[in-house]
Formats: sequence, structure tokens, C-alpha cells
Amino acid sequence: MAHSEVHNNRGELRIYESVDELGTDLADYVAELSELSVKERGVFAIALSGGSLIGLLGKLCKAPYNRTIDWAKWYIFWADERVVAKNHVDSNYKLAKDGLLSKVPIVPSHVHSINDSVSAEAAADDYEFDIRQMVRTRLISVSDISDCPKFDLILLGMGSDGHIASLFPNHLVLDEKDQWVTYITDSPKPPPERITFTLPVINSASNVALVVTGGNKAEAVCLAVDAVEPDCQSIPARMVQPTKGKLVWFLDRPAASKLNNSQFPNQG
Ligand SMILES: O=C(O)[C@H](O)[C@@H](O)[C@H](O)[C@H](O)COP(=O)(O)O
Repeated sequence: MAHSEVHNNRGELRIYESVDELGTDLADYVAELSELSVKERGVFAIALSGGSLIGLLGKLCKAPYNRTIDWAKWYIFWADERVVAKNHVDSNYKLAKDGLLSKVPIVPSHVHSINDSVSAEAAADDYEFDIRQMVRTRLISVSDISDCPKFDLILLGMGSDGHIASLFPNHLVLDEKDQWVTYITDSPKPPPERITFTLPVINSASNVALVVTGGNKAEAVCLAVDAVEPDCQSIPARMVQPTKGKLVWFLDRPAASKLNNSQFPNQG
């Protein structure tokens, strides 16, 4: 696989020559974590986001993954969701259903989408309640240093402004410490009403992957990874720092183009 790999205090950086190679390695990564988690816990609790991420997961629907992954053990959640009807073109659930979930044998009752018939605030409360039930039965593991859910894997994209999930730069919800799921009604990226995991939940996961492609993200990637004295509130991706879990960045060359090149001596 032609990619560079480096480990620093911002996690593991994997940089690919092409989006196709990135997609192949991302599918391998998800499949390996699924296998490990099913072996250790009997289930795999994964949280998805929206955006280009779902397209980049496309190889999971194809051979060998469509046959080798133990799909019946998957429990699906969303790290963030737009508060729109499930059949709306803006719905992250619809995006994932059309692009992934309808193409593999997921158990329908294992798909935990939001309540789309209530306000953003109520949808966030309902979703947190749902996750609390899953933690109680340990279908989602629990952090051993807080009472937070410990997802086996949270997959995130990143906007060119450095936002992750629906945690946007300098927004008050970046400081939310108590709730697991919160809501916003003023998203700078449409649609305005969204629910989102909070940073304590993201940072309690066993594994977090940040999947970022395209030159328009290069500046934000550099600020999130390289900046010496970063203003974290202005680059939420910088605040993704799993307490005990592992962070992996999947970057294509354009997205990585502003990183300090001396960090990447090895072409593997
Ligand atoms: O609901 C959303 O808007 C997404 O969850 C959001 O956080 C997305 O992941 C980023 O905006 C990156 O999106 P792109 O990869 O499409 O740029």
C-alpha cells in the first residue's frame, strides 16, 4: 500500500496517494476493528457521521468485506444527525442507508437513528436516553474513567473550518461536559438544526478515525495536527483527543499537503 504513516501526539497519520487507496485501507481498518470487538465483546458499536465519509466507506459493501464482516453483530449510531425527516435528502441516516446499510445484512433493529418527529432538543434527549439503555446492557461499553459510553469506533469527517460531527468552531457546545448528546439550531453549515455527540463522548471511544480528503481541508488539517499553540476552540478537530483510545487520521495527499513534510519520511 503506497502510503506514509507516522505516529505523533495527535494520533496516527495515514496519508494516501489516492482516495481509492484510502478507501481500501479504511475498509480494512473498520473490518479489523469489527473483528476484534466481536471477538472481545460479542458486538461492534460504531458511530457514523455524514458528508463524504459514507462514500469513502463504499468498499465495505463489496467483496470480501460484504461476506467476511459479521454484520449481524453491528450496532449503528450517528455521531451527528441533521434534524430532518429520515427520507429527507439532508438526512445522515438516509445517506448511510442508501450508501451502506441497505447493501449489507445489518439487523434493522440494530440501527439507532434519531427521532425525526420532535424538536432538536427533544431528539438529542431521546438519543441520549437510547444510548443510556445500550450502555446499561453493555451493547455499548462504558468508559472506566467516566460514565461515558465507549464506542468501539467513531468515524468522523472534518469540514474545511475544522468542524467535526456538528461541533463547529467557537460554538458553546464545545464546552458541554455533562450531556452525551446535545443539539444546535444555528449550524453554519445547513441544515441549521442538528444533534451531536459531545466531546467527552467522542474522546471516550476506543477508536476514533478522522477521514479527510481534498485540498480545501489542508489548512484545517495543518492547524488540527501541527499547530504549536493552537486556538482549539477555533479548530474543533484539534479537540479530538481520545483519553485512552486510539486516534487515526486518514488523509489523501491534498488534505495533508500543508503538514510539515519532514514528519513523513517513509513511503510504505
Ligand atoms: O452532518 C454533517 O454535516 C457531517 O457529519 C459533518 O461533520 C461532515 O462530516 C463534515 O462536514 C465533512 O463533510 P465532507 O466530508 O462532506 O466535507
